Amino acid sequence: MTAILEARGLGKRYGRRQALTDCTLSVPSGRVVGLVGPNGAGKSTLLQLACGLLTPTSGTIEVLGERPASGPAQLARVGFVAQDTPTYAALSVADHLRLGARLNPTWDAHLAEGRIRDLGLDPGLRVGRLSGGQRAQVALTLAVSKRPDLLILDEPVAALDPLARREFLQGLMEYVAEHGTTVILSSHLVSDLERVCDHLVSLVASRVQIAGDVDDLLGSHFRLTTARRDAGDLPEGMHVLQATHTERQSTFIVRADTPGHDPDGVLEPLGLEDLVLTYMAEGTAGPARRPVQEAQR
Ligand SMILES: Nc1ncnc2c1ncn2[C@@H]1O[C@H](COP(=O)(O)OP(=O)(O)OP(=O)(O)O)[C@@H](O)[C@H]1O
Repeated sequence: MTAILEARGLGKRYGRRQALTDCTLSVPSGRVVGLVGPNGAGKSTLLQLACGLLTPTSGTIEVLGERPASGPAQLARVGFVAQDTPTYAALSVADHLRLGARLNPTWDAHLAEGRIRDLGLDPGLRVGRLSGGQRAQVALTLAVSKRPDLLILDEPVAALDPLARREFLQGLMEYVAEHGTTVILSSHLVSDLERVCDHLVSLVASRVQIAGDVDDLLGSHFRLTTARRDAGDLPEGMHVLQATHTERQSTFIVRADTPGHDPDGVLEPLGLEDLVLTYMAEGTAGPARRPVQEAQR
């Protein structure tokens, strides 16, 4: 497995606020990685460290084997769209493409012009006159047209309506399938991520709670419904993440490397959204635990 991003003990502090804590993470290349977590968890901080807009307070981060933004060659290999999809309001769409061509050695003009045409955007229109969703599309066009090896998108679909969101993610998937680019995208919308991501990183309260390939994560997390009993009575190998009880029944969310068998209960697979919410609840309820690195099991 070649890692495209490698963080070791990475931390970032803004004044007295610790935004990212002891983050050790290995993101494999060739994946579409979903970064999830509640507001203020540290997602934007991690993404900005990855593209070199921020420098760590502790630990190290390497992207494509080098320190982020260590030089023009490294910068050319990483595309980044920030959360507010920054563009220049007074410049036209065509001006943005000209700027992209002048600033990026690997600029693909054919790709850029094709995307703008497919989006039905008038190249002569000033970007300040576009809707939030259209501006997001222009920002994405700039990022992909530099043909990066790694594309980092901070909440790219936040400003889009559901249909535009679906089209945006579909377009992104087509681009990834064609060019093999690794993508890391953050979002609060787990259902969107479930459709497009094959690797997941969950940050809660500035710490990595869980990281791994989606298939591995889904293959090792289950919901067990049984007659009422204590968590300690469950079969060996089941690590309880969450337990709820009624008078007669208990429901456990468990992590188990193999599904195992419980003669007195019903074991069902867990959806990605339930899995993410379970870890979020666990992470915000108490002290953070050791992160689960499924991919490195
Ligand atoms: N420039 C800054 N100065 C001081 N504190 C900051 C700064 N940027 C972020 N923070 C704080 O760091 C923490 C992590 O913020 P960050 O923006 O990385 O979270 P996030 O997971 O991206 O949140 P959201 O989902 O709301 O965008 C928060 O507590 C935030 O208040």
